[in-house]
Amino acid sequence: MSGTSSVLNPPADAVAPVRHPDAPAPGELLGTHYEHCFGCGGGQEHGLHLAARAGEGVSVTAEFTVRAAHQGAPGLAHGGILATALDETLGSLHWVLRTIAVTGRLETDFLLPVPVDTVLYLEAEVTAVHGRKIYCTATGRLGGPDGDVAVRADALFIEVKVDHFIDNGRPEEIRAAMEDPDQVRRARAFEVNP
Ligand SMILES: CCCCCCCC/C=C\CCCCCCCC(=O)SCCNC(=O)CCNC(=O)[C@H](O)C(C)(C)COP(=O)(O)OP(=O)(O)OC[C@H]1O[C@@H](n2cnc3c(N)ncnc32)[C@H](O)[C@@H]1OP(=O)(O)O
Repeated sequence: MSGTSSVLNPPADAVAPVRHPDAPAPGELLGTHYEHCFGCGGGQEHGLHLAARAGEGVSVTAEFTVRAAHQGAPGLAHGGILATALDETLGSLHWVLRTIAVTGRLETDFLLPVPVDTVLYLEAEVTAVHGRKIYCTATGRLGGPDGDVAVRADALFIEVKVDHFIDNGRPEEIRAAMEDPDQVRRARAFEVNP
């Protein structure tokens, strides 16, 4: 079964996404946006440890190895974990747009079971932008970047400012993040968008 809800179709006056001039070069490893992120941080023992790279245009690629801690059924990845891998890959697009955005809607198709120890080859791209709304799509493939599609998603991300996190995050983590000059510099850099 497939098909997306109408809110994920860009309106007629949406524009094509623009790769930011300071975006990392295609192939460059993007690193984590936050050490304790479940998707990409090194500080989460059972996290996905997803490693994303800038792609051509407004796209990224990523790899995620399914581990025993990520099971739903015996020996198989949990669907929510696979949705998280797609969400994280889509979230990494902000490095190429140089815009901070959060997931508003994420619609996922699960097409093939994904066993433990599998490497999921992910790719995401922005398809259109309309004001603060960023329309994007992602796939996760088995066996290699050109392998069979196991999971796919269409999503709508919404642009936010750093204050979104400062105003809503638990104070102790926000305090710690604000005491880390690298974290503050990295987050603020994305707010300046020529
Ligand atoms: C020093 C401090 C350091 C901080 C460091 C931070 C660094 C961070 C860097 C990078 C972070 C990247 C993280 C990636 C992680 C992976 C991605 C995730 O999992 S993100 C988490 C899950 N998502 C949420 O938690 C969103 C929760 N939702 C909200 O907060 C709000 O609903 C929000 C911001 C999404 C929208 O709220 P509004 O009040 O700002 O704006 P409104 O007016 O409601 O929406 C704007 C437009 O978007 C549409 N819209 C919004 N939500 C929609 C939805 N669910 N479906 C369809 N349309 C939606 C609306 O209809 C509106 O459209 P029209 O402009 O009128 O055409």
